[in-house]
Amino acid sequence: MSTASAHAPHRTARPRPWAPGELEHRLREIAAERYHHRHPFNLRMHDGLLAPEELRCWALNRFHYQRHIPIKDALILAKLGDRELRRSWIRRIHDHDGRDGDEPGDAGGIERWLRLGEAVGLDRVLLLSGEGVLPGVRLAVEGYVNFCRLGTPLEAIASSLTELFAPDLMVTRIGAWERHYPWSEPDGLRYFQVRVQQGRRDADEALALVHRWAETRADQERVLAAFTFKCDVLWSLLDAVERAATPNVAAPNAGAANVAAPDTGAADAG
Ligand SMILES: O=C(O)c1cc(C(=O)O)c2c(n1)C(=O)C(=O)c1cc(C(=O)O)[nH]c1-2
Repeated sequence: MSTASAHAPHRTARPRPWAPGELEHRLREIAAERYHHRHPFNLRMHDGLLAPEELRCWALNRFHYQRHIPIKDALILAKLGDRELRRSWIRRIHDHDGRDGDEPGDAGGIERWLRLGEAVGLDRVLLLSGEGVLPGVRLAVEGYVNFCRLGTPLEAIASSLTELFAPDLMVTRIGAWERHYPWSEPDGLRYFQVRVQQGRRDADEALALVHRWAETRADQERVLAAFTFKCDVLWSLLDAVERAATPNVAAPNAGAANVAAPDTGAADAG
Protein backbone atom coordinates (compact mmCIF):
# COMPACT_ATOMS: atom_id res chain seq x y z
CA MET A 1 0.00 0.00 0.00
CA SER A 2 1.46 3.38 -0.89
CA THR A 3 1.98 5.77 2.01
CA ALA A 4 0.56 8.57 -0.12
CA SER A 5 -2.91 6.95 -0.26
CA ALA A 6 -2.74 5.89 3.40
CA HIS A 7 -2.31 9.52 4.44
CA ALA A 8 -4.64 11.09 1.88
CA PRO A 9 -7.43 13.13 3.51
CA HIS A 10 -10.62 11.10 3.83
CA ARG A 11 -13.08 11.96 1.07
CA THR A 12 -16.56 10.60 0.76
CA ALA A 13 -17.04 9.27 -2.75
CA ARG A 14 -19.49 11.32 -4.78
CA PRO A 15 -22.56 9.23 -5.64
CA ARG A 16 -22.62 8.25 -9.27
CA PRO A 17 -25.35 9.76 -11.42
CA TRP A 18 -28.39 7.61 -12.04
CA ALA A 19 -28.91 6.27 -15.54
CA PRO A 20 -31.55 8.30 -17.47
CA GLY A 21 -34.10 5.53 -17.00
CA GLU A 22 -33.58 5.62 -13.23
CA LEU A 23 -34.10 9.39 -13.06
CA GLU A 24 -37.33 9.07 -15.02
CA HIS A 25 -38.44 6.19 -12.81
CA ARG A 26 -37.95 8.43 -9.76
CA LEU A 27 -39.95 11.24 -11.37
CA ARG A 28 -42.76 8.79 -12.03
CA GLU A 29 -42.66 7.57 -8.43
CA ILE A 30 -43.02 11.12 -7.13
CA ALA A 31 -45.86 11.80 -9.58
CA ALA A 32 -47.70 8.64 -8.55
CA GLU A 33 -47.90 10.07 -5.04
CA ARG A 34 -48.05 13.84 -5.46
CA TYR A 35 -49.29 14.79 -8.93
CA HIS A 36 -52.72 16.44 -8.82
CA HIS A 37 -54.46 13.63 -10.71
CA ARG A 38 -54.89 12.20 -7.19
CA HIS A 39 -56.22 15.36 -5.60
CA PRO A 40 -59.72 14.82 -4.12
CA PHE A 41 -61.08 17.77 -6.13
CA ASN A 42 -59.95 16.19 -9.40
CA LEU A 43 -61.30 12.79 -8.32
CA ARG A 44 -64.67 14.36 -7.61
CA MET A 45 -64.55 16.15 -10.96
CA HIS A 46 -63.96 12.86 -12.74
CA ASP A 47 -66.77 11.16 -10.82
CA GLY A 48 -69.21 13.86 -11.88
CA LEU A 49 -69.71 15.11 -8.33
CA LEU A 50 -68.91 18.79 -8.79
CA ALA A 51 -71.68 21.36 -8.71
CA PRO A 52 -71.66 24.04 -11.44
CA GLU A 53 -70.33 26.63 -8.94
CA GLU A 54 -67.42 24.35 -8.10
CA LEU A 55 -66.50 23.94 -11.76
CA ARG A 56 -66.77 27.69 -12.24
CA CYS A 57 -64.54 28.34 -9.24
CA TRP A 58 -61.97 25.90 -10.66
CA ALA A 59 -62.08 27.38 -14.16
CA LEU A 60 -61.70 30.93 -12.86
CA ASN A 61 -58.80 30.07 -10.59
CA ARG A 62 -57.04 27.84 -13.12
CA PHE A 63 -57.20 30.74 -15.55
CA HIS A 64 -54.88 32.60 -13.19
CA TYR A 65 -52.40 29.72 -13.60
CA GLN A 66 -52.85 29.59 -17.39
CA ARG A 67 -52.25 33.28 -17.96
CA HIS A 68 -48.97 33.07 -16.03
CA ILE A 69 -47.57 30.16 -18.06
CA PRO A 70 -46.30 32.37 -20.93
CA ILE A 71 -44.82 34.76 -18.35
CA LYS A 72 -42.83 32.01 -16.68
CA ASP A 73 -41.81 30.69 -20.12
CA ALA A 74 -40.55 34.17 -21.03
CA LEU A 75 -38.45 34.10 -17.84
CA ILE A 76 -37.02 30.73 -18.87
CA LEU A 77 -36.42 31.97 -22.40
CA ALA A 78 -34.32 34.82 -21.02
CA LYS A 79 -32.02 32.29 -19.38
CA LEU A 80 -31.31 30.26 -22.51
CA GLY A 81 -28.02 31.26 -24.09
CA ASP A 82 -28.45 29.06 -27.13
CA ARG A 83 -30.28 30.35 -30.21
CA GLU A 84 -31.65 26.95 -31.20
CA LEU A 85 -33.06 26.41 -27.73
CA ARG A 86 -34.74 29.82 -27.71
CA ARG A 87 -36.27 29.14 -31.12
CA SER A 88 -37.79 26.01 -29.72
CA TRP A 89 -38.86 27.32 -26.29
CA ILE A 90 -40.56 30.43 -27.69
CA ARG A 91 -43.16 28.14 -29.27
CA ARG A 92 -44.64 27.64 -25.77
CA ILE A 93 -45.41 31.36 -25.52
CA HIS A 94 -47.05 31.33 -28.94
CA ASP A 95 -49.07 28.25 -28.00
CA HIS A 96 -50.67 30.17 -25.14
CA ASP A 97 -50.77 33.73 -26.44
CA GLY A 98 -51.51 32.90 -30.08
CA ARG A 99 -49.91 34.75 -32.99
CA ASP A 100 -50.95 37.34 -35.52
CA GLY A 101 -52.70 35.56 -38.36
CA ASP A 102 -54.09 32.70 -36.27
CA GLU A 103 -57.58 31.65 -37.20
CA PRO A 104 -60.03 33.36 -34.80
CA GLY A 105 -61.12 29.95 -33.57
CA ASP A 106 -57.54 28.95 -32.87
CA ALA A 107 -56.09 31.99 -31.19
CA GLY A 108 -53.99 30.29 -28.52
CA GLY A 109 -54.47 28.59 -25.18
CA ILE A 110 -55.42 31.71 -23.22
CA GLU A 111 -58.27 32.42 -25.62
CA ARG A 112 -59.33 28.77 -25.50
CA TRP A 113 -59.37 28.91 -21.70
CA LEU A 114 -61.55 32.03 -21.82
CA ARG A 115 -63.97 30.01 -23.94
CA LEU A 116 -63.81 27.19 -21.42
CA GLY A 117 -64.82 29.73 -18.79
CA GLU A 118 -67.70 30.90 -20.95
CA ALA A 119 -68.72 27.28 -21.53
CA VAL A 120 -69.33 26.90 -17.79
CA GLY A 121 -71.06 30.27 -17.49
CA LEU A 122 -68.26 32.69 -16.60
CA ASP A 123 -68.03 36.08 -18.24
CA ARG A 124 -64.68 36.66 -19.95
CA VAL A 125 -64.58 40.20 -18.57
CA LEU A 126 -64.65 38.73 -15.06
CA LEU A 127 -61.93 36.20 -15.94
CA LEU A 128 -59.70 38.89 -17.40
CA SER A 129 -60.26 41.17 -14.40
CA GLY A 130 -58.64 38.68 -12.04
CA GLU A 131 -61.42 39.34 -9.57
CA GLY A 132 -62.20 36.44 -7.28
CA VAL A 133 -58.86 34.66 -7.65
CA LEU A 134 -58.25 33.01 -4.29
CA PRO A 135 -55.28 34.11 -2.17
CA GLY A 136 -53.90 30.55 -2.02
CA VAL A 137 -54.05 30.32 -5.81
CA ARG A 138 -52.24 33.64 -6.20
CA LEU A 139 -49.51 32.42 -3.86
CA ALA A 140 -49.13 29.06 -5.61
CA VAL A 141 -48.87 30.67 -9.04
CA GLU A 142 -46.49 33.36 -7.82
CA GLY A 143 -44.41 30.61 -6.25
CA TYR A 144 -44.12 28.83 -9.59
CA VAL A 145 -43.28 31.99 -11.55
CA ASN A 146 -40.65 33.02 -9.00
CA PHE A 147 -39.17 29.54 -8.94
CA CYS A 148 -38.57 29.84 -12.67
CA ARG A 149 -37.38 33.44 -12.30
CA LEU A 150 -34.79 32.61 -9.64
CA GLY A 151 -33.79 29.01 -10.42
CA THR A 152 -31.25 27.66 -12.86
CA PRO A 153 -32.43 26.76 -16.37
CA LEU A 154 -32.23 23.10 -15.36
CA GLU A 155 -34.48 23.62 -12.32
CA ALA A 156 -36.94 25.79 -14.24
CA ILE A 157 -37.25 23.27 -17.06
CA ALA A 158 -37.44 20.34 -14.64
CA SER A 159 -40.38 22.01 -12.92
CA SER A 160 -42.32 21.86 -16.20
CA LEU A 161 -41.98 18.06 -16.26
CA THR A 162 -45.35 17.65 -14.58
CA GLU A 163 -46.50 17.95 -18.18
CA LEU A 164 -45.40 14.34 -18.60
CA PHE A 165 -48.56 13.48 -16.71
CA ALA A 166 -50.96 16.22 -17.79
CA PRO A 167 -52.05 14.76 -21.17
CA ASP A 168 -53.42 11.52 -19.67
CA LEU A 169 -55.21 13.54 -17.01
CA MET A 170 -56.73 15.77 -19.70
CA VAL A 171 -57.98 12.75 -21.65
CA THR A 172 -59.70 11.54 -18.46
CA ARG A 173 -61.07 15.06 -17.88
CA ILE A 174 -62.49 15.35 -21.41
CA GLY A 175 -64.34 12.04 -21.00
CA ALA A 176 -65.62 13.00 -17.56
CA TRP A 177 -66.92 16.38 -18.75
CA GLU A 178 -68.69 14.82 -21.73
CA ARG A 179 -70.31 12.23 -19.48
CA HIS A 180 -71.09 14.18 -16.35
CA TYR A 181 -71.35 17.87 -17.22
CA PRO A 182 -73.44 17.98 -20.39
CA TRP A 183 -74.69 21.43 -19.38
CA SER A 184 -71.24 22.89 -20.18
CA GLU A 185 -70.87 23.87 -23.82
CA PRO A 186 -68.74 21.29 -25.68
CA ASP A 187 -66.65 24.04 -27.29
CA GLY A 188 -65.07 24.58 -23.87
CA LEU A 189 -63.25 21.24 -24.12
CA ARG A 190 -61.20 22.47 -27.05
CA TYR A 191 -58.54 23.78 -24.66
CA PHE A 192 -57.81 20.25 -23.46
CA GLN A 193 -58.20 18.61 -26.87
CA VAL A 194 -55.48 20.86 -28.30
CA ARG A 195 -53.31 20.75 -25.19
CA VAL A 196 -52.99 16.95 -25.10
CA GLN A 197 -50.64 16.93 -28.12
CA GLN A 198 -48.86 20.13 -27.14
CA GLY A 199 -48.27 18.80 -23.63
CA ARG A 200 -46.79 15.54 -24.92
CA ARG A 201 -44.44 17.38 -27.25
CA ASP A 202 -43.40 19.88 -24.55
CA ALA A 203 -42.81 17.18 -21.97
CA ASP A 204 -40.64 15.15 -24.36
CA GLU A 205 -38.59 18.22 -25.16
CA ALA A 206 -38.13 19.14 -21.48
CA LEU A 207 -37.24 15.58 -20.51
CA ALA A 208 -34.56 15.37 -23.22
CA LEU A 209 -33.02 18.64 -21.98
CA VAL A 210 -33.07 17.45 -18.39
CA HIS A 211 -31.35 14.19 -19.32
CA ARG A 212 -28.72 16.14 -21.24
CA TRP A 213 -28.04 18.77 -18.56
CA ALA A 214 -28.34 16.80 -15.32
CA GLU A 215 -24.87 15.31 -15.44
CA THR A 216 -24.17 14.77 -11.74
CA ARG A 217 -26.19 13.14 -9.00
CA ALA A 218 -26.48 16.59 -7.36
CA ASP A 219 -28.05 17.96 -10.57
CA GLN A 220 -30.43 15.02 -10.66
CA GLU A 221 -31.44 15.61 -7.04
CA ARG A 222 -32.20 19.21 -7.95
CA VAL A 223 -34.39 17.96 -10.81
CA LEU A 224 -36.39 15.82 -8.40
CA ALA A 225 -36.70 18.71 -5.93
CA ALA A 226 -37.93 21.06 -8.69
CA PHE A 227 -40.43 18.47 -9.86
CA THR A 228 -41.68 17.87 -6.31
CA PHE A 229 -42.07 21.62 -5.80
CA LYS A 230 -44.16 21.89 -8.96
CA CYS A 231 -46.40 18.98 -7.91
CA ASP A 232 -46.96 20.89 -4.67
CA VAL A 233 -47.85 24.07 -6.58
CA LEU A 234 -50.59 22.24 -8.49
CA TRP A 235 -51.79 20.46 -5.35
CA SER A 236 -51.93 23.70 -3.34
CA LEU A 237 -53.91 25.38 -6.09
CA LEU A 238 -56.57 22.68 -5.88
CA ASP A 239 -56.51 22.76 -2.06
CA ALA A 240 -57.39 26.44 -2.21
CA VAL A 241 -60.16 25.87 -4.75
CA GLU A 242 -61.57 22.95 -2.78
CA ARG A 243 -61.60 24.87 0.50
CA ALA A 244 -63.41 27.79 -1.07
CA ALA A 245 -65.79 25.99 -3.39
CA THR A 246 -66.73 22.72 -1.75
CA PRO A 247 -69.21 23.09 1.14
CA ASN A 248 -68.02 20.36 3.48
CA VAL A 249 -64.36 21.39 3.35
CA ALA A 250 -64.94 25.13 3.23
CA ALA A 251 -63.10 27.25 5.73
CA PRO A 252 -65.38 29.33 8.00
CA ASN A 253 -64.50 32.51 6.09
CA ALA A 254 -64.62 31.01 2.61
CA GLY A 255 -66.79 33.79 1.28
CA ALA A 256 -64.38 34.05 -1.63
CA ALA A 257 -66.28 31.22 -3.29
CA ASN A 258 -69.16 33.61 -3.83
CA VAL A 259 -66.91 36.05 -5.60
CA ALA A 260 -65.15 33.35 -7.60
CA ALA A 261 -68.25 31.60 -8.78
CA PRO A 262 -70.97 34.07 -9.60
CA ASP A 263 -74.09 32.44 -10.93
CA THR A 264 -74.46 34.07 -14.31
CA GLY A 265 -77.44 31.88 -15.07
CA ALA A 266 -75.83 30.81 -18.33
CA ALA A 267 -75.13 27.31 -17.13
CA ASP A 268 -77.39 25.03 -15.24
CA ALA A 269 -76.98 21.54 -13.83
CA GLY A 270 -78.86 19.34 -16.24
O1 LIG B 1 -54.88 20.72 -16.64
C1 LIG B 1 -53.90 20.23 -16.09
O2 LIG B 1 -53.96 19.29 -15.27
C2 LIG B 1 -52.58 20.80 -16.47
C3 LIG B 1 -51.42 20.46 -15.80
C4 LIG B 1 -50.22 21.07 -16.16
C5 LIG B 1 -49.01 20.60 -15.45
O3 LIG B 1 -49.00 19.44 -15.02
O4 LIG B 1 -48.08 21.34 -15.24
C6 LIG B 1 -50.23 22.07 -17.19
C7 LIG B 1 -51.47 22.30 -17.84
N1 LIG B 1 -52.61 21.69 -17.47
C8 LIG B 1 -51.58 23.21 -18.93
O5 LIG B 1 -52.67 23.36 -19.51
C9 LIG B 1 -50.45 23.93 -19.36
O6 LIG B 1 -50.53 24.74 -20.31
C10 LIG B 1 -49.23 23.74 -18.68
C11 LIG B 1 -47.99 24.35 -18.84
C12 LIG B 1 -47.20 23.83 -17.85
C13 LIG B 1 -45.80 24.19 -17.52
O7 LIG B 1 -45.39 23.89 -16.40
O8 LIG B 1 -45.13 24.80 -18.37
N2 LIG B 1 -47.89 22.93 -17.13
C14 LIG B 1 -49.14 22.84 -17.62
